[in-house]
Amino acid sequence: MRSPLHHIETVMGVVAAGTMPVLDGRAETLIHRSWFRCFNDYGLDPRSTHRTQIESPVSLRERRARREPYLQVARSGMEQLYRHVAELDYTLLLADADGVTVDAIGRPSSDSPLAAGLVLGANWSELVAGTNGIGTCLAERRTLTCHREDHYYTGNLGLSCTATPLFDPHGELMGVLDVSAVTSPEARESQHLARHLTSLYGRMIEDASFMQHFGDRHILRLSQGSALVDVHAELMLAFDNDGLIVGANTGARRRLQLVESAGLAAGLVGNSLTAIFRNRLGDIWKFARGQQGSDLSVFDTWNGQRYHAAIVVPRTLATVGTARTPVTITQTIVHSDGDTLQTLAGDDARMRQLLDQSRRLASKPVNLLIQGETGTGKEVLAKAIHESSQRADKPFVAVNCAAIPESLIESELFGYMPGTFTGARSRGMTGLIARSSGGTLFLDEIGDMPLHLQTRLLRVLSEHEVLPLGAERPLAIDLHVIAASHRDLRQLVESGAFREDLYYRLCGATLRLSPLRERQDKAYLIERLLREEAASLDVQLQIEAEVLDRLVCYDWPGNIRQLRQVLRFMLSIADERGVRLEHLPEEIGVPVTPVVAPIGLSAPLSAPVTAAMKAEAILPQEGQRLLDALRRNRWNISYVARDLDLCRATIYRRMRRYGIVPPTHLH
Ligand SMILES: Nc1ncnc2c1ncn2[C@@H]1O[C@H](COP(=O)(O)OP(=O)(O)OP(=O)(O)O)[C@@H](O)[C@H]1O
Repeated sequence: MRSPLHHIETVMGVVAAGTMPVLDGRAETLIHRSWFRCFNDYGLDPRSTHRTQIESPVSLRERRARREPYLQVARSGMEQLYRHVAELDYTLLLADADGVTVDAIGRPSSDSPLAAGLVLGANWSELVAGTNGIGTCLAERRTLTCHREDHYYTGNLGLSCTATPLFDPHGELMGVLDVSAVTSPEARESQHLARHLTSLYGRMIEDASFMQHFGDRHILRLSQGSALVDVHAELMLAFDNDGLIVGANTGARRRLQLVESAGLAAGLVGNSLTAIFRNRLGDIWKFARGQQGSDLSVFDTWNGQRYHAAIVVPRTLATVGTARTPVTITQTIVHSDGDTLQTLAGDDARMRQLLDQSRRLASKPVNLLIQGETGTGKEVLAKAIHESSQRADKPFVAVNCAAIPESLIESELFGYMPGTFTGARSRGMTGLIARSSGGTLFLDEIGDMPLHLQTRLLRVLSEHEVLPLGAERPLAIDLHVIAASHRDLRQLVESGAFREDLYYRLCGATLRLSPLRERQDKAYLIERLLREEAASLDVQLQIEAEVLDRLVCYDWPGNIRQLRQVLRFMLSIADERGVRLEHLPEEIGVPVTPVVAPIGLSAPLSAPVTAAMKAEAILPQEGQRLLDALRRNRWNISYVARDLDLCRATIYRRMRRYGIVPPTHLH
């Protein structure tokens, strides 16, 4: 293999002869590849002097503000790493995805001119600085050492830089952790330890940021060595109440590949844990609730690789009880303090009447239909009714009919016998209808159920038995249905999109939830949600009276879901002086004044948020557009991404931002 030095000589020779031909041939190492890029694509002349480009303080401040939570996590990791390398005269740099350094620790003791670039705000992208640790690591997306003569510009030849890429909790490249020295031994091997430590701390920073980001989710931690799984999990998967994967750390993305099968989303996110592991979801939940001993092994579906597992429960749950306390998932969503139904409304005559009616109907053998705009709390009400009923100790099974792909809805609802399908689903499955037996089946967005399944559902409702796919004999079931839709089911019946006989079966009584703008108890709801959100974010903040007035006067097109998001947002960005008008998102009526923090390594790391971020963070029309697209595409994230011309990670990020949750199937 040719050495990079050889490559430099080749290029320099050609350049010295006064020609600039296109370098050809296959790049043999990543350093060669970088040289090709710098020479051919960017037209950089390695003989010219590289002058360090430093960002202006304003632009650097904005860069840092955009990455504030991540900077805090990275800073702790860097401080720990620095303790290992301080005596070796290394400087630690943290660069963002553009290659600009946004944090730095240590300064070379020598006053070599090389030290000029190892500072805050320096631009180390390949385009600006040629082949170097940070820029080349960003381009290659892997850990590397750019040792002395590997550097493109002669002015940087003495540097030795080891860099590792940092991916955000959605798998997008967010920056680079770099360890640089201005003096180092000739031999590249001298950087082995630096490389190992940089990579180790890079993963620790990513994982800490992952845990922080998905703190309100269950996180499955996996390791091939059981003793280490609690302290060092190589793989982490965040999952929601339906067992759907919502996040995967770098280790999991690298190690877990998916079995190709119809109905599985590409990549880990969006798939069920049961698509990845042979274990039953119920066993994983039992383990999470401490009902299944202290050890769990999971086995991947393709070659049976065994992993030791630990589960971290969501922060909100952890405050209710420990992982070993049996807490049902339902309890995480409906905040019950006695009578759950009672807490859903304050002093609003229509809502109080609706809740009284709900309480009276709760244990009666009538199916209920809940109508209301999106985000008005249809699912919350359905759960509260279930909890107030005599069926409370039996399962509450929620199915979002708009969310399950049409090809899967039949098998999900009715179940199937072993051998009906090949592959991961060969073991058979009890359908959601049968699982709800004795409890409540909540059919959300019932208006989106395909007609042929409406017919099957009607049969189940009239005969009280269900026939799984491939089964010869039906199973008897004790079925109670609460259905919901934001669309007017009567109109769907009139247009022929919904079966009239099913409509009458379902609506033993119709409960109509008021939109938030029409409710007289907004102040009560705001106060209740504020308390819940403050507890879940672990903050105690005062809120200005004028802010409350604005919240009460706003008309909330996204209803209670939007209210919750706005409150969470304001509590997240407010400082210790409390929530003030400037923390309100733009559409609630106040022009946003950018809140910026002073820059510098010792600058306070709390809450600097730019106007652009605020405007982007809360935008109900955008949220509504997204929700419409999700429904239109039956919650297939890949289709939605194509529909809206966005990447899948952005869809997931926006779903989280607007509190849009994928379908609930079963807990
Ligand atoms: N009465 C309430 N008290 C507190 N939070 C509520 C209440 N009603 C709804 N929420 C919150 O609003 C959000 C949306 O609730 P939910 O999913 O029940 O609405 P939905 O009407 O079923 O929405 P969609 O039509 O989009 O499915 C959730 O975050 C929920 O916690």
